[in-house]
Amino acid sequence: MTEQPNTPKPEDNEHQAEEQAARVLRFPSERLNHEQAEAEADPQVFDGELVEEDQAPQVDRTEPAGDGSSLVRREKREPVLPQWASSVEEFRETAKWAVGYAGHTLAFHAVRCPVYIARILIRVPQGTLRLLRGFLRWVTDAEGRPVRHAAADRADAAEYLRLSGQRDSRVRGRVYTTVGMGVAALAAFFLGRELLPELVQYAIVAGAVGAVGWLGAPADQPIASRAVEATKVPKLTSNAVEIALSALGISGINQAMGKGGEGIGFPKPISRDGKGWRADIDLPHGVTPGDIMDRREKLASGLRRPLGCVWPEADNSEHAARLILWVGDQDMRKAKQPAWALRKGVKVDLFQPQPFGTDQRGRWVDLRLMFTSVAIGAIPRMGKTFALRELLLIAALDPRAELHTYDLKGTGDLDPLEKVTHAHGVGDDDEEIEKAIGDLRKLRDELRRRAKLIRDLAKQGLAPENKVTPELAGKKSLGLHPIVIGVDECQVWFEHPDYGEEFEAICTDLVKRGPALGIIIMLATQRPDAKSLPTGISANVSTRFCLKVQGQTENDMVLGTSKYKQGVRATTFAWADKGIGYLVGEGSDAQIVRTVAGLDGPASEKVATYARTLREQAGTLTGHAIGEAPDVDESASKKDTLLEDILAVFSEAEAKVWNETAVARLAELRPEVYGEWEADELTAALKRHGVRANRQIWGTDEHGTGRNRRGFHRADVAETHTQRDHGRGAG
Ligand SMILES: Nc1ncnc2c1ncn2[C@@H]1O[C@H](COP(=O)(O)OP(=O)(O)OP(=O)(O)O)[C@@H](O)[C@H]1O
Repeated sequence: MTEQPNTPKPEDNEHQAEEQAARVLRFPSERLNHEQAEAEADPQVFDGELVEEDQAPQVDRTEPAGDGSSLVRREKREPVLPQWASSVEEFRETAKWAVGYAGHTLAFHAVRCPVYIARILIRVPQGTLRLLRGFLRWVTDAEGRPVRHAAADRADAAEYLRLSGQRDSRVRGRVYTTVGMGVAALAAFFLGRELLPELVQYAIVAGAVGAVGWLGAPADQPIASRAVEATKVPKLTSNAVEIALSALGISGINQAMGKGGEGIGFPKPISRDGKGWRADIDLPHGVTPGDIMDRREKLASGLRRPLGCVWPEADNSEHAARLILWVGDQDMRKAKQPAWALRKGVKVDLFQPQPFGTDQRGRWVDLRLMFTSVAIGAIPRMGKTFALRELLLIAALDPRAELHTYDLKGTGDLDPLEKVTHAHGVGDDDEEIEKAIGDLRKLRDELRRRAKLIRDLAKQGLAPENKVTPELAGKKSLGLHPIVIGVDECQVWFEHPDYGEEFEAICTDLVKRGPALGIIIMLATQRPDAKSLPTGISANVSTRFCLKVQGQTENDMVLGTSKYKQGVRATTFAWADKGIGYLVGEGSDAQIVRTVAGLDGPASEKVATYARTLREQAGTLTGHAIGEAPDVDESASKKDTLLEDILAVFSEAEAKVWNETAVARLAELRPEVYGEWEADELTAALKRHGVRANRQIWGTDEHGTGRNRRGFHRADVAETHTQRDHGRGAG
């Protein structure tokens, strides 16, 4: 019979007393159940902070749950085939290298054949002498002579007689062997002369002469010269890694390496990985990969390797102390990059991943431009413009893509794209800025048109994911082709005294909503801070490429929040690491990538020329590429004069204004600008200028009834206007 849990029992009191005297420890599972029961019975409210899903600690959902066992099997299966054998590209590269190597060696020696023959002939007498001398030493048992002499010197008669007897019988045997072999050789000679073809006979004689000549060559002067001087890369050993890590001056490592310390762990043997060595390292407790990455230069010094060969990385798939150290055979910045598949011009599909750069191992890293928005950041002269131009060239090779290119530095870096681009801006003078804002306003309208169209298409079942598909992009009538906007030195836009806020608002909208609607915006800046890359943009951009930056803030601004802490540090790049940066793609881990080397102005011109041919064939050349001037007047008429207009339509006597009244008067003043405005649009526009337009304002409506409605203070508008004018004057 089972006991009733609630029935009081005589021994309960005793039991309670025991519990008070000694703490009862529950097993973990029991404790958990107990705590759960308590929690369910007494729900509590916890103070906490709401975090975005991707900021919250990630739970590994792949672990089996609820199987009643606290043991979770953790295993990682290594790939059956090594990387080089499973990658067609790498296999092709290796095969190409092997064929090239063999061809070079063959040609090198073929050219030098006459020299080799002469060397052999000169060395034949010396070789013959060496052969005879060796043969005589063998027949006469010369190697035993020192031992026999020693026995004689010691006057050890018995030993001497034994050794002499042994020598006589050995010499006798060797003389017989020699005679036998001589007879056999003579017989073979005469037989060979009779039976073997002449060519074979010559080959045998040549071989024999060659062998004798080779024998006559001094050890330091071989017959053949070396075709390839291989510079041997030292093997990476655990000892070398330990020495290098100890030299970093990190106390945790020094303690671990000291007497009685835990040491450094190598969970896997150091092995070849691509064109280099890979060491997986368990750092001592409390030391993180970030600590090592910060001292990359010292690490390279400790390993006695060039800086461009040494690439420490955090392994986030393991624990926080796991470091992957990849040491390349060659400096990444000097290593020959495999050919870029698009260099000679190929038609591409932006919906498919395209080669963007190579990793440390020399493998191509692909990037899909569709459904993304891109931020590129770096200090000056590190290859930011090259990276942006490369992405724009890739886009140009898809004849459907409409390009909008803005080189706000004004040095003409994006000019090679002029022959294909729809809108092109160079520099930051007023005319260019007005042209650009006009273009962006049109793009904002296009964004809205597309959003509505996609909603309608989704209702008809033609856009199942509520975004542009390759089929929809291909239908000219829908006008849903990819639009790619590239802006170099985008901070010029966002810091503009008149249009800065509007540029920011439109670009933020394009970054957030553009990708799904086939509009890709790519922004590059050399000063990644909150002003030059506004947070609304930096937080929402989905592809990030960060070349060398100076500090954690810039690093995280481009690569995303907490990336520095996670060990993704573009600060570790050296000044000479041009074109090398961290790439964080959509849903993929950060990886080090070097953009296409040598894609300078003339090389870009060639790609753009091919892209133009593709567009001519497809009939998609528009705008700037065919000499159409943008509608400057129209954009200029849309110059943001909101503050001035409000001040014009309200006198100082009207201190507090309802938004509705303001919209109506503005529409009267400039119907072409404010004709369609709603009160909400005015609130947002004033907010962009820093004026609060959601105050509760008491007033009288059209029926003479007093009521509260949303509005603003005219004085706020006047103050902002004055401040802006002062700012412009100072600027
Ligand atoms: N992948 C690469 N490999 C080698 N060198 C590169 C690579 N990419 C760019 N470079 C070199 O880096 C230098 C600077 O490039 P780029 O003009 O793009 O820098 P930037 O960051 O845009 O400079 P700025 O801030 O002055 O505009 C160039 O001289 C270029 O040759």
